[in-house]
Amino acid sequence: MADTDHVLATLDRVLAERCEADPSESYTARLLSGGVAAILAKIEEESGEVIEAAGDSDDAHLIHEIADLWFHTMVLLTHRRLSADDVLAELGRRFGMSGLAEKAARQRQG
Ligand SMILES: N=c1c2ncn([C@@H]3O[C@H](COP(=O)(O)OP(=O)(O)OP(=O)(O)O)[C@@H](O)[C@H]3O)c2ncn1[C@@H]1O[C@H](COP(=O)(O)O)[C@@H](O)[C@H]1O
Repeated sequence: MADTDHVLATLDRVLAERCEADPSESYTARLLSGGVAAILAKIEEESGEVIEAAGDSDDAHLIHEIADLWFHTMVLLTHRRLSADDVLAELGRRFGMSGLAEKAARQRQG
C-alpha cells in the first residue's frame, strides 16, 4: 500500500476535528468560521493560481497549487459535513463509465 493511500482520509479526520477548534490556533477553524463565502473566495483564488501554474513548466509549482485547491475544496466539504470519501465514492461509481456515454445518456434523458 502506498504511503499516500490514507492521506485524504487522514486529512478528512483532521478537518472534522477543526470544526471544534479555536480559530486563533487553526487556519481551517478560522476559514470555517468565515462561512461558505470565505471558503469560496479561497477556492476561487486557488483555482486562479492553478490556471496560472499550468501556464509554466514547473511541475512542483503546479502540484503545490493543486494541493492548495484540493485542501480548500475539502474545507468546503467539511463545512457541509461531507468528506473526501464521499467524492471518492462518486469517482469510484464512475469507474468503467465512459464520459462520452454518460453525457449522451444525460442528453437522451433531456
Ligand atoms: N493542507 C493544508 C493546507 N494547505 C494549504 N493551507 C493553508 O492555506 C492558506 C492559504 O494559502 P495561500 O497561498 O493563499 O496563503 P495566504 O496568502 O497566507 O492566505 P490567506 O491567509 O491570506 O488567505 C495558507 O495559510 C496555507 O498554509 C493549509 N492549511 C492546512 N492544511 C492541513 O490542515 C491541517 C490542519 O491545519 P490547521 O487548521 O491550520 O491546524 C494541517 O496539519 C495540514 O495537514
